[in-house]
Amino acid sequence: MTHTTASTTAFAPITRAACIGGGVIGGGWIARFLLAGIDVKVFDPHPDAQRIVGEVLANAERAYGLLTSVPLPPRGRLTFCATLEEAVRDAEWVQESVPERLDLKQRVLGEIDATCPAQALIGSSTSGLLPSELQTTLTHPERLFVAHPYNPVYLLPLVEIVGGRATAPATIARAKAVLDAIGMKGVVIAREIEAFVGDRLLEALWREALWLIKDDICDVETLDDVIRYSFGLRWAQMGLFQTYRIAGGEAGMRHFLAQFGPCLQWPWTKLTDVVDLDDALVEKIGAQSDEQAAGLSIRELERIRDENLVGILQALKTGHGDRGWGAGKLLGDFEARLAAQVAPAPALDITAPLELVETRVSPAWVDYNGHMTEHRYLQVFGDTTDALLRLIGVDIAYVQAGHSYYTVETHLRHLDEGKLGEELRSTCQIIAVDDKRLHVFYRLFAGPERREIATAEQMMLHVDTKAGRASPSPEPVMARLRPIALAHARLEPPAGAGGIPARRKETAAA
Ligand SMILES: NC(=O)C1=CN([C@@H]2O[C@H](COP(=O)(O)OP(=O)(O)OC[C@H]3O[C@@H](n4cnc5c(N)ncnc54)[C@H](O)[C@@H]3O)[C@@H](O)[C@H]2O)C=CC1
Ligand SMILES: C[N+](C)(C)CC(=O)CC(=O)[O-]
Repeated sequence: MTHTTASTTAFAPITRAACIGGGVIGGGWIARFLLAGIDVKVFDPHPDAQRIVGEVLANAERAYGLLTSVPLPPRGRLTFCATLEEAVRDAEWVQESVPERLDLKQRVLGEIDATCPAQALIGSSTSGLLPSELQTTLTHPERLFVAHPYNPVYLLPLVEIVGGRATAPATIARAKAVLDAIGMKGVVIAREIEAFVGDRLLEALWREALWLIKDDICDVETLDDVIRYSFGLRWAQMGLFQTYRIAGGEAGMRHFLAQFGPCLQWPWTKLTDVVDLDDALVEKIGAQSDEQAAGLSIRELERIRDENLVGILQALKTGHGDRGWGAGKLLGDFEARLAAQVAPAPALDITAPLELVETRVSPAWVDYNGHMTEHRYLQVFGDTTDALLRLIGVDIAYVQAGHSYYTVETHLRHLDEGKLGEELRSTCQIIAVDDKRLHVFYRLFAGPERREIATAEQMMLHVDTKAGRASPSPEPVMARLRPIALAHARLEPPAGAGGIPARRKETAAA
């Protein structure tokens, strides 16, 4: 999560949400909305509700800090309310996340419907109750729908949108638009059915898993290993059908169905037999699960889960030749929209080294030594180069037109460690420039105390990319570079520079 000198403008089609219930899922929704810049009012009678929501929010902020360096909109305002009515009074979206009991949800949804604005959308987080049954206590059932998220709501983008008999099509369309705008993937389920799509799949797997434990085929850790070392990895990026298409070999899905279709008739599954969750089985699973957790608290496990999810999302963002894939493409598209909403940064102070990049040490950047691994330093300096080039007009259009700068030499010094999650800032001082060469000195600072952790001195050449050789920079680029180079010529030469000796006389401003 980056807060640069630039500021963002509001981008979500709503600005006010209410969350009724602030437990595991309500807390996740609260974080998702707040971090998208939406004000949230919360009603939850639990005496510890504020603490619990605060802890979920802290985890969410930490995760976003690792997830993206694109500036987020200013965080929404969080208000805890003493009554449901107070929370929903001016909401544009009310999200109900109270415990999974039909009578309770019907009562709470009836109260929401009676007190929220006429235009407000009402989403229920239910994992499996039919929206038509949730609508029975509402005067305006047309604005109620199921918005079934996945835990943690602030990182996993999917929301199953399910309408009931009385839900208006416009409600579904508005709900989807709001979710899309806040970086979530609203998937509309064509017809209501108990447990929708995701939980029908999960329940089938869960049912088999419980049998396998009860029958002592394996313990909970073995079962989890079977998932996370195999198809769990596949599912995150291709789901079920596309994965099996590949498993059918060159003949694809039809061959897969011919080969493995019949095994559904074999004793490969318990089908719909439901295991009796008696005390003995509950205790057996509970004890194995305690052992598996090896003393890690739920919050610690949440943080480990979040870091892993961030890593997966980031990997998927660079998938398919950097075009992004699945949930990673969704993240990339969301970041692009956020970046486009960033108000222009105030004019840069060119009398000092340019402040060009703000980011954080992501989990994927940390190596076996527990700190930022060496090539990630160069990555940040590479991003600094990109920022400098954009500043002088060498942007994508410029590159597509056949010219660019290529780095021909780098002298990198690692001075200190970058720790997981630490904020990083890089600066750029132009040492010299002529019509073909750009000689720069970058410094990388970590943490609020701005510890200098690395420097990089680089020589870049302006090139004609089609001809594949150095070529003079055109005047518009030089016109942007010259004033910066002149201003920087008045600065002290950076300590640590000189790793790249000038091969011929460079001028501060050609
Ligand atoms: N936990 C999960 O993995 C998922 C849960 N869901 C759904 O989300 C809903 C909530 O589940 P969790 O967050 O897991 O439960 P939870 O037990 O963690 O939280 C429920 C919260 O509702 C509050 N609450 C109870 N009565 C209330 C009332 N009358 N008004 C306002 N707040 C009230 C409780 O104090 C509690 O904080 C359920 O419908 C569940 O099926 C959906 C997706 C995943
Ligand atoms: C266990 N559960 C049915 C509440 C799970 C869900 O509804 C979705 C999820 O996050 O797995």
